[in-house]
Amino acid sequence: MNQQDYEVAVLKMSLEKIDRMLAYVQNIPIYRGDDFTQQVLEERREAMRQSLRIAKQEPYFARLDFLEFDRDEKKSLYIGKVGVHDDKEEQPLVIDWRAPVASLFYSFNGSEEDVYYESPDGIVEGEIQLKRNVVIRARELRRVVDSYVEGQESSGGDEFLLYKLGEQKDNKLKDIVSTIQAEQNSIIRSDVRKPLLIQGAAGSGKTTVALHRLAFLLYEYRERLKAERMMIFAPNAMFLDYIAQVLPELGVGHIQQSTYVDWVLQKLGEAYEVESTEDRIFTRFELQVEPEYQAVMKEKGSLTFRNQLKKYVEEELANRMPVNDFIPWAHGIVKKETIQNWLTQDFVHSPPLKQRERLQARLKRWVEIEVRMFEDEKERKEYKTEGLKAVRRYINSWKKPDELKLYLHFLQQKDYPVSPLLRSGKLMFEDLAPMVFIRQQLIGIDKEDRFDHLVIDEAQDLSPFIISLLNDYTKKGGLTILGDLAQGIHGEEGIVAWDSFVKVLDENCTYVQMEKSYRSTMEIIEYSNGILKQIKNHPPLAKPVFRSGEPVKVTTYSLLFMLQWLKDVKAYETIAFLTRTKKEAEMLALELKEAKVSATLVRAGDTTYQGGISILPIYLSKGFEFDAVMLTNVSSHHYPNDSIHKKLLYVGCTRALHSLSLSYEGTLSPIIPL
Ligand SMILES: Nc1ncnc2c1ncn2[C@@H]1O[C@H](COP(=O)(O)OP(=O)(O)OP(=O)(O)O)[C@@H](O)[C@H]1O
Repeated sequence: MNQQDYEVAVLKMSLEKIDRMLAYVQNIPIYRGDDFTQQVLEERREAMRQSLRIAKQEPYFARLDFLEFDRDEKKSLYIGKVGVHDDKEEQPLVIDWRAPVASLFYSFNGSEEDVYYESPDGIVEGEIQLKRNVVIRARELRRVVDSYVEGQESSGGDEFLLYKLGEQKDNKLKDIVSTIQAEQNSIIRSDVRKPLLIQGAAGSGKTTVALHRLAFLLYEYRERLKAERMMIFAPNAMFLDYIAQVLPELGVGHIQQSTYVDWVLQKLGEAYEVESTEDRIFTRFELQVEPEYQAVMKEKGSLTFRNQLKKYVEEELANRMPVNDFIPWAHGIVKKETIQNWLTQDFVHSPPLKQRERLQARLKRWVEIEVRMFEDEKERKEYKTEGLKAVRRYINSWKKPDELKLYLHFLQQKDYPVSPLLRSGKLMFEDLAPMVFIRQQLIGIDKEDRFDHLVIDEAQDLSPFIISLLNDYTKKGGLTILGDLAQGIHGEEGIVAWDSFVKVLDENCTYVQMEKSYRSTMEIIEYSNGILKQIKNHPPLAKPVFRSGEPVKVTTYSLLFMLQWLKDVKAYETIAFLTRTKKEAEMLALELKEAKVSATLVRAGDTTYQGGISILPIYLSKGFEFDAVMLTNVSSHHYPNDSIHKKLLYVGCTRALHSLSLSYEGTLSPIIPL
């Protein structure tokens, strides 16, 4: 029997078993009662139903033949998105890709003679005899690709990866379980106790790897980590929509996905308004922020600003503490020294607003005990009423701090500009971290408010202050931070080097660089590197995998030419025109509409990404990818010779998977490589 026929037979048998198991669990009536043991069993059955439904379509994607030395026994292990275990058999039918043994599939490159993996029972040593990718679609075997067969010349393992990378993309990011690369595998599985900081070239798989890491952590540490307490922060709602499918595809649900701004708003409550994403983006990329205010924004994001604010709030709160004796009636007294003792010793671990509540409760209790000395009931009651009034007066003399007032006062003291909008509670992006920080100083952080694990994507656009704030809201070590300094287009708020984040996290954080880029063809990556090289102290250049495509084209602009280009790339699923400004995007959308081309104009603040033909300003394209990209109007007027425009162009060029063209009117920008 040849290998293809053999795998068809294995698939048939596996599907029969999976169908049988699914039919069995589906036939058990769902338990809705309140018996705890039954509820736990029902939860397990539901998880099994969900896994089997995933497995029923594409049970596995890989086979690994492993000879375990101690047992001298060869096993053919089939690896899938979810594990399937038939209780009647000793060996799992399908091994979950996150299981320790599956790690061998990703890390083995064909050159090691002996390999090992860490099982819960210790190190297991052995040798790999076969590493095979198996493509199954809708229960049918489509392809078998061997990347290693013992005794045969190694193919290098790239054939299957290249086949996957050559595919077209629709409007959603996909999982990569069948082709995770060794460097990505070690990031996904890296130590859960240490924060992880990733500098990754454009298209290196940062976002994808971070999502796979979450799925891995939930599998490996299911006793410790809860999906509901894990969070992904991405820059905007449309990007969240774009990545939303990956975790469900991996069989993982309930992980929260949000933007940093929405999280802040939820923390601060409805009293505040935040500048809209549209306004913020428009001001930054089209109106240009005044250099003096850019400096203010940068300072507001610094750790120095955070430390000054901390000191200020602590001093303010200390100044507001009550300094008088508590005297509810003649000869009834709690001395100020006693109150100070309570505050500085008994309540020392409570945040100020809690201290205030605790002091109020303790004084009330004191009154209730003291009035027992009055034997006459009427008199007792009267003293009690008087005493409680006095408690209220005393506590009210300790002015309840208001976070906005504190912030405004601090800014004034330090000579920072304070706009009328800010006075009225409308916050700019750079004011969000300080406001949540003050709130945190006042009320502390509840246990339930802390994330078990937090992924922060596009972190190069966030400030050290924001990272330190988010670190406070995450359990120790639970941060995965990823970004690319080459794509740091929010210069006024973001960072130019990762050291400030390392300082926040802890010297022990794991820092990794991902240089290999998987998204684009060699031609596109080399072209984009030509732009990146022009930036002083640029981060490492992206290294392409060996996937060749068409050359990058630079031509003069005309509508006719655009329409011809659309015809040339019409076989692709996702096509994008990236303009420099919003206005140009709007005009092009009109022109294409008149030419009867159906395209979507993408705006800041959109919540879904449609795919097909999109028109959007270049600064909104970050994080996305398209089969074919046309950068319009790359003239010297739009892209002058400075670092922010080089970064914008770099972002734009690296969005293309297979085809990249640039067009211009007038004089070509000097930063465009020819
Ligand atoms: N191991 C892999 N196998 C197949 N495809 C991969 C692999 N790694 C990454 N990719 C693909 O490369 C593309 C880029 O991935 P992703 O968007 O996660 O990269 P990124 O580093 O976040 O990119 P950017 O910073 O440029 O937005 C995606 O299409 C992803 O599916």
